[in-house]
Amino acid sequence: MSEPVKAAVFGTGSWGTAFGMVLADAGCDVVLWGRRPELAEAVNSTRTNPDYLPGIELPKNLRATADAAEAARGADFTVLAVPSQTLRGNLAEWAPLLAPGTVLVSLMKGVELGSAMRMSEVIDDVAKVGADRIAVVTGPNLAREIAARMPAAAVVACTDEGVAQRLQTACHTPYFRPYTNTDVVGCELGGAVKNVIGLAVGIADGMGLGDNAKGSLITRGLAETTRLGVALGADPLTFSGLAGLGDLVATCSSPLSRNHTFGTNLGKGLTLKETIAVTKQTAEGVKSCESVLDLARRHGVDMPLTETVVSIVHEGKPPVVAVKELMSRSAKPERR
Ligand SMILES: NC(=O)C1=CN([C@@H]2O[C@H](COP(=O)(O)OP(=O)(O)OC[C@H]3O[C@@H](n4cnc5c(N)ncnc54)[C@H](O)[C@@H]3O)[C@@H](O)[C@H]2O)C=CC1
Ligand SMILES: O=C(CO)COP(=O)(O)O
Repeated sequence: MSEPVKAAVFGTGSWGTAFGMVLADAGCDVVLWGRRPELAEAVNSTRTNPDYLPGIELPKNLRATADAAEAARGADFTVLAVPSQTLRGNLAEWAPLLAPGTVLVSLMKGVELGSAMRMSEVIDDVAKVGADRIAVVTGPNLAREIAARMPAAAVVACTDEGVAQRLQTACHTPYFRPYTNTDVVGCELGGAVKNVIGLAVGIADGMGLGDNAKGSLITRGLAETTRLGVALGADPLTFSGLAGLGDLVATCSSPLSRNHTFGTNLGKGLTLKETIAVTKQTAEGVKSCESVLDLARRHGVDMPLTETVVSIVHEGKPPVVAVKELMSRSAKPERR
């Protein structure tokens, strides 16, 4: 019998833990790395992650450690599940520990502030492993539902289709159905920008603007995501797939989405400070709305919804004013 595939997952938050479960259920030997030794110990002794996925029993072939070298040792796949804005610093520490030939897998949905780099670009910049050893997992994958083993499809993207297929096999379970894709740019942008649109829809929901507004925001959000993607060389069809429309629909309709919930609180009238205070986990869109807008401006792409989210979240524009301004923009044909 061949040895089980080994996976290290760096980040013991909601998605790192839930995706670790997927890998374990698919037959991999999984080690989760967490920065707090007491959480790693709790994972091992209680077989649960009490901080991020309380009440969910973890598979036996998954354990946790706070020792990064121990986690990285011998891993066929090194999965990264930390906040997008800390990845560069985290990976700089882990890069010397990586197992030779390991494939780096990004679970993150964000764009780096300052550099406007996608997560796979940051990974290559820091770890210098080349695009054929960097993969992305994305799609409509709310962690809590996956951890409850509720059915979902996903995309595993890598420029090297063979690597994407290996990862697909490593994470395919009866409840998690991954499709391969070689359009890494499109898949990553779909994931990062849907968080920004999720904020916009949350704001509209919090204001009680109704389902027509939601449908309009999702559709025009996807239009501006596609515009940005095409400018960056992505395949426009990727955005009608799981990484685009699929994730956008899940995020914009679910109370489990942190970005949607963050927006809802703002739309209900909480201040930014109050909203941050009640948000316990990573809502990537809050920071990435600025880096997505930066990226769009660098490429001369018009992203009015992203601009509006930035103006509400970071510039204190009242949502009612922002809605009025959006609705009074000059009339234009739909496909522009
Ligand atoms: N939760 C979800 O449903 C999904 C999340 N994602 C993406 O996965 C990424 C991670 O999100 P979650 O696991 O949900 O976030 P989370 O907030 O649940 O967990 C974040 C993890 O990163 C750790 N962390 C925070 N700051 C750190 C630092 N400075 N250095 C090292 N570790 C640090 C935390 O301790 C925690 O273990 C995000 O980019 C998110 O967009 C993608 C799909 C689904
Ligand atoms: O990416 C997600 C679902 O696919 C999770 O969304 P949130 O980060 O908004 O919770």
